[in-house]
Amino acid sequence: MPLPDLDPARYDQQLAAKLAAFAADFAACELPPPTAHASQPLHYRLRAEFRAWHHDGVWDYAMFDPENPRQPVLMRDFPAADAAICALMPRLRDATLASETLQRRLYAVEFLATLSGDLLLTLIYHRRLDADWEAAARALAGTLGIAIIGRSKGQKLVLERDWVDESFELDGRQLHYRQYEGSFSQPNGGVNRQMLSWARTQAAGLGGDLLELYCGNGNFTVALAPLFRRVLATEVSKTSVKAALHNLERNAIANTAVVRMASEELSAALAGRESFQRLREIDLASHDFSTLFVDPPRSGLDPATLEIAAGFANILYISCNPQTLRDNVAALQATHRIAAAAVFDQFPYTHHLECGVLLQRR
Ligand SMILES: C[S@@+](CC[C@H](N)C(=O)[O-])C[C@H]1O[C@@H](n2cnc3c(N)ncnc32)[C@H](O)[C@@H]1O
Repeated sequence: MPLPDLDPARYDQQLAAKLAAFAADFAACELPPPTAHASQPLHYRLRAEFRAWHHDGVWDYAMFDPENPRQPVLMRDFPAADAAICALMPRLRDATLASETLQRRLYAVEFLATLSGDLLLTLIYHRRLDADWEAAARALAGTLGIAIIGRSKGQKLVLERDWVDESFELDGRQLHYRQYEGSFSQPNGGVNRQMLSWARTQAAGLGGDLLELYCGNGNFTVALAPLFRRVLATEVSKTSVKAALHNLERNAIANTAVVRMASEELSAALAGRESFQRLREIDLASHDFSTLFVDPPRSGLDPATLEIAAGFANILYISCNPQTLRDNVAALQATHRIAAAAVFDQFPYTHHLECGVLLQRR
């Protein structure tokens, strides 16, 4: 992703341009007017990753522009990041510069924050981490009041925990999510809340049973489950499944099962082409799946998943890639029309756009 050229004065203009491009992309798809969901113009990213660029006896935070990947862009702050990350950046730099142990061969720094104020720092090194490093890092964690993980090749030292806890209000409920370091979580917390709320509005009144693919840590599952009789959610990443199971319990969701499966596998099981041990406790035939919720990676839906999607009355589709969304919508055009659409500005000042559609059987 290109480095964002942050300029709050042109925030509205860049969003309007993306909306226009989105409408043009979907011109052939009978698109209802999309609702637009803006980001905060600054401090919108809950995740930030930097290279530690060593020069002249110090190091600075660095990023690389894909168009000029050999040239580090050095920065002392990064106003796209959550305010707590911005406040921590100089304190962390000063503290590591004051400690030879913490500074030596530091390669990269990753921050993971939450809207509710939790913060996790991962320090990545090009050297083996020893007892001296651990002692220095523990002291640093105490001084900064945050959780720290140390990584180097084949090594992961978790000083206290490798997760953050998120919590926010949504439509009158307080939702709680554990997010693990290294696994997917939505980067723009404010926009994520808007996506959850939009998805709930679309799903209200659909009833029946929900099948969710690509459920990640249960971000949408927890928000949507109370609107359905039963939910089956699947996800391929082991850590995300662990997080999803924790999050269902934490939010007292009792009508949902999570199974670790690739979407291709679940599609084969639903089509009756294959059976899987991992589904042994799920009676697929007893479900009345009328709604499919998908939030796939950039590549969109694979052919097997598209095939089973055609059999659902409602398909609620969140996408981080309008091009693959458009291709998938075109493939479903004979059976489904777009009943609602939305764009979510997860990635301000870049050409990336998150979007959502509700497809309903014609
Ligand atoms: C865009 S993320 C969405 C996660 C979740 N819905 C959220 O809001 O946080 C896509 C998720 O799909 C998972 N994934 C990628 N390929 C998959 C596949 N073939 N089958 C199932 N899940 C997959 C990833 O591990 C990731 O958690």
